[in-house]
Amino acid sequence: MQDDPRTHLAAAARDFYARGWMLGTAGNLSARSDTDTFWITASGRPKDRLAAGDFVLVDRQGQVVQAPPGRQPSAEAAIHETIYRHVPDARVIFHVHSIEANLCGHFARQGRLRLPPLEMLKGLGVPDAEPQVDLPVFANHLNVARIAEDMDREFTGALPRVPGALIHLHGVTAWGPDFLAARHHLELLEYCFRYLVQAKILAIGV
Ligand SMILES: CSC[C@@H](O)[C@@H](O)C(=O)COP(=O)(O)O
Ligand SMILES: [Zn+2]
Repeated sequence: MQDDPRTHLAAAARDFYARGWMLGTAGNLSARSDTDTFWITASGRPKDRLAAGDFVLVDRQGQVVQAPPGRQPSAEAAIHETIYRHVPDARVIFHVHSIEANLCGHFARQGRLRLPPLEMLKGLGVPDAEPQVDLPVFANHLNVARIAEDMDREFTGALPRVPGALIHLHGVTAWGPDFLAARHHLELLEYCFRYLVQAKILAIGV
């Protein structure tokens, strides 16, 4: 799989699994193959041992273009397709289920999570001295298509200030123009989540 996006996606999945972000088949990763298609992890596959046969090629309408026998695209492919459609420079999307992302779901208000005004936000493209950045938080509908519809409606109005979004009590999705940028964005969002959780613990003094 030399320089095949699937190689990089499988390596990213092993990395995120090792961090505890993709346990029990949780999460899904994708990368554009060309303007009209993207590779995405097949549904239900263990993320610490992905191989070429664990990826499905889908088009912008979510139709399967190429799939190994017995493999279906991620159940959350519509979310990836929505992001690719709204964010032209997004070429890689990572969706993981970290504990911190889910704890931060409890801190969300009116569909927004206020990120801490940290220096780290510069890495998310926010140069302000005192940044006031809200991450969109989407309801975790049982029907994933509804999550994608909510995201489509939100992004039609305005894209998030930073390249990411939270699905309430589910997980976080981050994206970027390439694998390294998408990983940086995910790491920086997860850093902010860890900060928020630890700040809450300090505040309540447990
Ligand atoms: C461990 S169940 C997690 C799934 O329900 C879903 O949220 C997820 O992230 C993975 O779904 P998948 O269809 O395997 O891509
Ligand atoms: Zn998920």
